[in-house]
Amino acid sequence: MQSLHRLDHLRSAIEAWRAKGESIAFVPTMGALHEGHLTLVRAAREKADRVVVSIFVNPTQFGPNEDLDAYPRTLEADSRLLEGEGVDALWAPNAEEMYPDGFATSISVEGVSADFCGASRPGHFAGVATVVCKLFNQVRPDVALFGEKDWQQLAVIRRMARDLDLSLPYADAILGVPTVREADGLALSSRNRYLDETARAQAAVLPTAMRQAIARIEAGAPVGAALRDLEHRLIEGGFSKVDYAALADAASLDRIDTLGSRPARLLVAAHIQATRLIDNMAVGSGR
Ligand SMILES: Nc1ncnc2c1ncn2[C@@H]1O[C@H](COP(=O)(O)OP(=O)(O)OP(=O)(O)O)[C@@H](O)[C@H]1O
Ligand SMILES: CC(C)(CO)[C@@H](O)C(=O)[O-]
Ligand code: BAL
Repeated sequence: MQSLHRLDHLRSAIEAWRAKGESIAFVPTMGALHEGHLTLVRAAREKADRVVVSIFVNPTQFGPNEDLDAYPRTLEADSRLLEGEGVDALWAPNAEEMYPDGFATSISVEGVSADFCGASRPGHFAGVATVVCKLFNQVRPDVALFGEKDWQQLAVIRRMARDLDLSLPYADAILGVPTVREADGLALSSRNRYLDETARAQAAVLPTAMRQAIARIEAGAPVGAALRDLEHRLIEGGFSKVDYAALADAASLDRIDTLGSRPARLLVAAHIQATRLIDNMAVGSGR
């Protein structure tokens, strides 16, 4: 595996592959890799001749009071894991390479960015869209893979790629990979490392309560009541604050209060100790 830290080196590697007619699959990450990331990498392997994984803890997607400094940085261990998965290149730029002096551009995706994490983390999705657009331009992949765990992020990136005619050649070039979970249902996340033993055990109430709310909604219970009960269960179970617990159209991310024929998604973000966890699951015909 090539470990690349400079854009000119990345470009040379990519040009050499392209000269041989090889295709490229790309998995953007912020590192602190776990099985969720490795599942994306394995899916990428199936999609193209070469796999590039980026690790970059992107400062512009963190708010002023968020965990940018605390975010786990484990480049050596990550690098070994990627090597073991047969990744061709690790692209690990530094902040100066990504945001040189005078950097002044930001991509704002309206609509799908507005609610949910966009509302509770102002500026977050502009940071994500801008860095992902840069990464796409740097790597120029044929396909890129993202986790469904970050459902809204996936919708934002698909919207941006369509709106800006980003040059990924296939219509389904931005692939979503189903969420990988622990045995108790908790979605794998780099931020799970922040949880102490008590909070880690309590955190399993999130997927459990979500599944119960979904069962009630699918059985015809009023959506508002099911969502209120879900919030109560989280607070009783050890969560300190619920940013949102909502039913939404799976594609537009508009909130809905009844199940229709279109795929729907239950989306939740909640805080336990100092850690903010997110999750989402399909509801009704979206399953
Ligand atoms: N449990 C998971 N299952 C599938 N994909 C995942 C999972 N966790 C993360 N991913 C995906 O991996 C990619 C990189 O995510 P990132 O590096 O932010 O990891 P993370 O675990 O989501 O971290 P965080 O704790 O910041 O949410 C994203 O596309 C994300 O959706
Ligand atoms: C897509 C991403 C790598 C952009 O920094 C990040 O938001 C993530 O890891 O999900
Ligand atoms: N996986 C999403 C990245 C973030 O929370 O900033």
